[in-house]
Amino acid sequence: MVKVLISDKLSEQAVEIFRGRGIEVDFKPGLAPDELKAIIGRYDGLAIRSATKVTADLLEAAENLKVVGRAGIGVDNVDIPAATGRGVVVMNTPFGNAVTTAEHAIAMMFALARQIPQADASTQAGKWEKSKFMGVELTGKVLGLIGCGNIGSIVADRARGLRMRVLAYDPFLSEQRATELGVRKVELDELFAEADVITLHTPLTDATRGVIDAAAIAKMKKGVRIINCARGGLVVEDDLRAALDSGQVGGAAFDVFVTEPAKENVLFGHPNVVCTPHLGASTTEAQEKVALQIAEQMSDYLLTGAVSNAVNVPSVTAEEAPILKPYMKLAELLGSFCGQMVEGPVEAVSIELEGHAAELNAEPIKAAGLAGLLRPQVDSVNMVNAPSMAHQRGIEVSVTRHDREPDYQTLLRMTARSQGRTRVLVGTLIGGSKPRLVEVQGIAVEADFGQHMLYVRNYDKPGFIGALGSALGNHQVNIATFHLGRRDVGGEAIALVEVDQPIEDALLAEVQALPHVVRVNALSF
Ligand SMILES: NC(=O)C1=CN([C@@H]2O[C@H](COP(=O)(O)OP(=O)(O)OC[C@H]3O[C@@H](n4cnc5c(N)ncnc54)[C@H](O)[C@@H]3O)[C@@H](O)[C@H]2O)C=CC1
Ligand SMILES: O=C(O)CCC(=O)C(=O)O
Repeated sequence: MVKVLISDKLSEQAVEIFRGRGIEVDFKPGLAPDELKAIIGRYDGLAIRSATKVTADLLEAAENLKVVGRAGIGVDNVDIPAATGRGVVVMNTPFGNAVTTAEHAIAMMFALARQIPQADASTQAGKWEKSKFMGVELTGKVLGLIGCGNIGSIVADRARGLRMRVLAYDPFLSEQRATELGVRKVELDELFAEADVITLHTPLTDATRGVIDAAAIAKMKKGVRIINCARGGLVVEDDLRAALDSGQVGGAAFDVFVTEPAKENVLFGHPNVVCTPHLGASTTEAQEKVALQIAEQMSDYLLTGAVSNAVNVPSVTAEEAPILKPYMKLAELLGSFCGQMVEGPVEAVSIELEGHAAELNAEPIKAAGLAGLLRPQVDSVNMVNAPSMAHQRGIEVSVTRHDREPDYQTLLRMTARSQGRTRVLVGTLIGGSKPRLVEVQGIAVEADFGQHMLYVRNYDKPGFIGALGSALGNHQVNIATFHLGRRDVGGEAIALVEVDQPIEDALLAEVQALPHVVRVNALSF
């Protein structure tokens, strides 16, 4: 039975979804890293929020793991290259908590503008310090967004509702989208120079790390307010503290910190700082949405192969999954055949799609074909890690769709080049689902993919088939199916023989020594 572990505080509804889909689920939030490592090997899926760190070390122990599901947006607590390398799909829920997080940023802006937390503490302490908490009005002020994706766009919309003017710095924001959102797309320096309030909504990447540091702060208006509800590390905390102390920055509201959980931080204790413990996504509505969504996505993947919102593999919708599955199987079998035929490293692979296949999402078919191709050489390759493994090995990969009418309703052709030689295999699906080989090296031959097969290249001469049958008989190997094809009478020919047991080297040597045999391979699928 498929098993999933939930290792962070997800809404309990996720448990119900998994159980309802027939998946066994353990709900164990708050495990220490060692405890998690000790049990992770039992699970096919791991559902997390931000507390669990999915490190390369944890993944090493995750022998059965197929998918990590992040109930949320940021996947920076998952070592994506390590997961991809081990063939583990990583998926998130890119929209479920966006509104809630945008609302938190707006709440933080009001908290800063009107010093609500400080005024609350003072009032409840019986001080009634009415003149101490003079605020600023937000209407007419300039809000500078760094990052204008899902969350940034919602913040822009709400801020415009408050009659603020909104500037956005986002290299990937188009002018057209900026116009639709009613924001002005600007360069970073212009944003720094004009904004009264700056709010960050980017992922933490090499390009965004430390985007607000002492040099950036020096370019800002005196008294600027800075909000970070995205990721710790976007702002250099020491530089911000110095600027708060000098008055260059008038206030800062932070939900995220370089080190989390943040039990202590250089910003703590400053009178103009408001902090929350990474609460951006913490509303009942958002947590229900992300928990339901991640449980559905993980279940779909584990049970049907449908992939949505994966950050390291192409998506396959629930509608596509049943249609693509037999094609992925065919591509994998063709790849595996090619991979067993080549004698050295593969330099290039081309996958051609004809007929019905040409209308499909080619990425999963390509990934499955590469997995089959590399499997004879690499343990633990699957369609998640195959494209990156092919890339690492310098294999050129191309996919071509043809709109010509094939002889079959649907065809996949795989051509692999290795050491100057090319291997070409063509397959189809019989009845829309059963993989069948229809051509090898340009020679028509129809054969199913048996578990154990002998592939023989020979010349079409009398007596060859009898000699081959005798060799198999001598080794007590029973023939299940026998398929022949030839280019022309007396010319190049192939035999594909499905047998009932693995083929031993002695039999291969005997077949190789038969007259008219060019080469022989033992294949297993
Ligand atoms: N505090 C919390 O609880 C939560 C925090 N987050 C954080 O918010 C971040 C943003 O989330 P979404 O808006 O959904 O992501 P998104 O991917 O929709 O938007 C991110 C935007 O940042 C832009 N960007 C990328 N590199 C940039 C750069 N160098 N400079 C400026 N802009 C750049 C992108 O073009 C994109 O438009 C997430 O990465 C996550 O870390 C998300 C949810 C909850
Ligand atoms: O799950 C959480 O509380 C954090 C959410 C978050 O940071 C994200 O979705 O990126």
